[in-house]
Amino acid sequence: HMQVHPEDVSRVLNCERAHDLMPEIDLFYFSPRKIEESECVCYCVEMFDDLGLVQQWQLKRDTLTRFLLFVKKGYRDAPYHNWYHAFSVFHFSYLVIKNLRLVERGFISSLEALAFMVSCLCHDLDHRGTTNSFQMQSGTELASLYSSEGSVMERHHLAQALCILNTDGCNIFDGLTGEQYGKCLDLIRDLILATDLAHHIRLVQDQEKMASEGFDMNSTQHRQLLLFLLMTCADLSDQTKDWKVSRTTADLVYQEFFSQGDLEKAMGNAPLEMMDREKARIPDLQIQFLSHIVCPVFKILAQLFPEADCLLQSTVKNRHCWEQASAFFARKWESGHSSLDILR
Ligand SMILES: Cc1nc2ccc(C(=O)NCC(C)C)cc2n2c(-c3cc(OC(C)(C)C)ccc3Cl)nnc12
Ligand SMILES: [Mg+2]
Ligand SMILES: [Zn+2]
Repeated sequence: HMQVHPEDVSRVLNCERAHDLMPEIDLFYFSPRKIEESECVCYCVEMFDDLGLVQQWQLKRDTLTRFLLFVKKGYRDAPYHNWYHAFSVFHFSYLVIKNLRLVERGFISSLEALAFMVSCLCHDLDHRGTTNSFQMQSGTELASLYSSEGSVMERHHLAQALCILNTDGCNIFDGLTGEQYGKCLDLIRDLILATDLAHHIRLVQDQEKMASEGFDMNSTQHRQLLLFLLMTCADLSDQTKDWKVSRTTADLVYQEFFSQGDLEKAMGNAPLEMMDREKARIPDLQIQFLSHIVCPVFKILAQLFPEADCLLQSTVKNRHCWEQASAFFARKWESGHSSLDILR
């Protein structure tokens, strides 16, 4: 099974650089993909500490470091669904908690903030770069384990997270009371299962209704819908950065989709058009994805938190860039060029 060596732990415990460089990483437009892979875990510890969660929940630094190293090792080398995706989703949870002052203003509790950040880190653990429907259609072992409940991959990510928490010296929650521990694990379960696209699509209308009615601090339903919205925003946060990040991320996502499409063709199944490298028109697909999924989600966030309007504006700007790329691409396509190289 996965191994984490003591010298890995001590190297993280002694890294001062992350602490000194903290000031610039709390800006919404900062892309965590710029951080050196060897320094990511140090930054994770610093982010928990910067939000007062190490103090509040008596998180032991060596336990937290060992947990983080196991989580990092728990991600595969998929083009998109790898450690850097998890780290960037986690960094966004830090950004919204800090910049929207979610705990001080009473939108979420400190325990919910802790569960939200840990869920972001663990939400895609051991992802294979293929979708839930691929698991079902090709009858993978994960499908045989979880297909009766649905959200096959998300149930696996949750199982992997719980497995790491139960590994010797990795239970970061051993300073919580029994009741807090139970509440925290229930939150992590709900939040990781909420990252299933199908789950999000079922909830988004209620989230839009909540934003237009106005957030009710005393409504359990509003508080839960907000946490699910924050998870989806975090999962999509690459689209709130500059065009280079947004386009590079799309490239990585389509590398996964096209590999899955190749597999499906080899198995005699016809892939979705967006997974077929012969048919997919990436700019048009991205305009649809941003229009139907990404911009609506950040519009809701901006309605609830006007300070988050800059995030919505970035997603709208990136969609505009795809519209320009699409027009340029179509002209090139007419004249016979079919590869994406023209966008580089
Ligand atoms: C750049 C980018 N393009 C994408 C293009 C298409 C799709 C896709 O699944 N289309 C299926 C139709 C039915 C909508 C996802 C894309 N995508 C995601 C993503 C988001 C996910 O789910 C949440 C976070 C809940 C929305 C789950 C998985 C993934 Cl890969 N992340 N970045 C991207
Ligand atoms: Mg996922
Ligand atoms: Zn994800």
